[in-house]
Amino acid sequence: MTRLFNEPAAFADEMIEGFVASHGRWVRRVSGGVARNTRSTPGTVALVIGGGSGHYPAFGGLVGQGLAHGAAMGNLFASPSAQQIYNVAKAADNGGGILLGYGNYAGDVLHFTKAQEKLRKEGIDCRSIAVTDDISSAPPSERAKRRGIAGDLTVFKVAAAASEAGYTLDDVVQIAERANHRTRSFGVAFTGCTLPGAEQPLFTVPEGRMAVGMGIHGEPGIGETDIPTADQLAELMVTKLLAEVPEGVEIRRSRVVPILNGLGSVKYEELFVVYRRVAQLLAEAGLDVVDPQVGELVTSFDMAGTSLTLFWLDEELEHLWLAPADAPAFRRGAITAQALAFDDGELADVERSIPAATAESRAAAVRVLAALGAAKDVVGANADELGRIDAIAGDGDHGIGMERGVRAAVEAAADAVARGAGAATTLHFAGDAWADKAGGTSGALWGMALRAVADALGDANAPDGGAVAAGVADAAAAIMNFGKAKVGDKTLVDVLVPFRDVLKEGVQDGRSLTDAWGTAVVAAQQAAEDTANLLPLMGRARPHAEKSLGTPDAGAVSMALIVQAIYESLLKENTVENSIKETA
Ligand SMILES: Nc1ncnc2c1ncn2[C@@H]1O[C@H](COP(=O)(O)OP(=O)(O)O)[C@@H](O)[C@H]1O
Ligand SMILES: O=C(COP(=O)(O)O)[C@@H](O)CO
Repeated sequence: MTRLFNEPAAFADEMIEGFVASHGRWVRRVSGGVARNTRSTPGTVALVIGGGSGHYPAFGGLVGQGLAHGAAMGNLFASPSAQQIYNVAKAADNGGGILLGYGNYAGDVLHFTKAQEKLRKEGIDCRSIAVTDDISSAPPSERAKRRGIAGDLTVFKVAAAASEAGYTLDDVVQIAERANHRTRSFGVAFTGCTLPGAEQPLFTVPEGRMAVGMGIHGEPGIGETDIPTADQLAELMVTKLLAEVPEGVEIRRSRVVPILNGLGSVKYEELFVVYRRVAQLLAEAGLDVVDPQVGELVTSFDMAGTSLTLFWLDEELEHLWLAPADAPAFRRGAITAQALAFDDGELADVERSIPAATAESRAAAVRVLAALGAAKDVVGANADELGRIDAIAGDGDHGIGMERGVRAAVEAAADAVARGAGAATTLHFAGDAWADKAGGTSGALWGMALRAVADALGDANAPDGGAVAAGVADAAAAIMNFGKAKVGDKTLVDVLVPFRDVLKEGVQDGRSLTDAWGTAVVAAQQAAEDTANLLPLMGRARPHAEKSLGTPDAGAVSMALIVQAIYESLLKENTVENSIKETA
């Protein structure tokens, strides 16, 4: 159980600060994460990796010569935001194009894709590789849906060595894809991890039992067995991995890198005992073992568990895997040390200007701020419960992520209002801050939603029911277009769509915004409850579909709570307005 922290919400930031303070030879802090503190060859490809914090040495510990050029570091178990990734990529850019590398998690995919779009718009050639090594997270027929776990290391290492060797971006992408294709992992756990400030672990495994097929966020496993001996565990993992050898690979005489990864609180000595049998089994299978790795490489906070990865080499992959590297948590061979980079410090946030707005729109911005404040209060009051629901089939961070996002949104909106912003600008500031500070899937989607509503309101008119309903419809369209979830997939879309429809109907019937919103809230609450009967088809909860039956979707519940809180805020504003009118 994690005991050493100050303010739980500040944990990730303080961790990065201490990491940089202690590893200045390799990394420097940039807004959004870290970049190499050594100069790289101009014109080479920059590999920018990233993901949630809580997985050290992934991702910051893998930045340095021969490895990544930068790492975007999100909050605990939450993907970094698109803005963070963009900032790190800009700091790491060497002029040869950028490859973004990450584990294949919903929030990562959303944010890295957004960052890629933004970099491309600036004319930077940017590509992505989502690592998919975990064989437990989807069947072989759906490899693209698998999540990335300890296999992150093989893919990043190979891509980085290729870039160091001067490969073009096309060639770096190709070799990274080949490394991903030839990497397979399988994990187990004995106890769950406990995030700073949390009372309970994200999941528990009954005494004497082991969860089989674990991810790296305490996602529940796909099965359970009695705790095996070290030898039996080695046999289980090797058998699983040898049953799924990549296409085009012959087992006998193949050269393979085994990675026995500790997930957080398994002792190195225990890992060595397990590895002893892994090595015997691989030899018995006729494999040539190359450069085995045993240790903590991609962790899950303080989870007691381990995973085995097999990386099936070919000549080029072996050469790149064995190339020298010098990063805080991964060093091999002799590297020619490069000069330290110019200390350009942290990228300062540029103060955004406030476009002109009419008095009506500025008055509406004050109401927007009040509504966001109400959302913040309701999320704060329900954060633990949202985390609890999310932990049943997801990673338990929904409450924390929403809290960080909505808090940042309120701060940014208050700043905008104080500087005379209209409704649209206020919502734009809020949406950007939400996505930036929350990260994760919900951060990307809520940021997008607020920006869509902003565009529909504009800074010129006093927004009426029609404009708000149109904004909500645009938000739903943007979320579904980007996240690809449909009604019935057990996500916040199941709440947003009925809410949108009932709101639109009410407004079209000539009812006031508040009135129509109130009726739509009833539909949203019912829809959120009904998600308990659905099986999740998107996001973190998908591999654990049955576990989530009977529990509503966390994102659906938080959305219903927020629209209800906004309704109460609208009612309050109306009361205030009426009493002002009466007094006048
Ligand atoms: N593709 C998607 N489209 C819409 N909503 C999604 C999608 N994937 C996940 N969600 C929503 O996001 C919620 C999880 O948010 P969050 O905890 O921030 O995500 P994570 O930690 O999994 O990145 C889910 O409960 C679900 O409502
Ligand atoms: O920790 C992670 C965040 O996952 P999301 O569900 O995408 O927010 C992940 O970045 C680890 O790779």
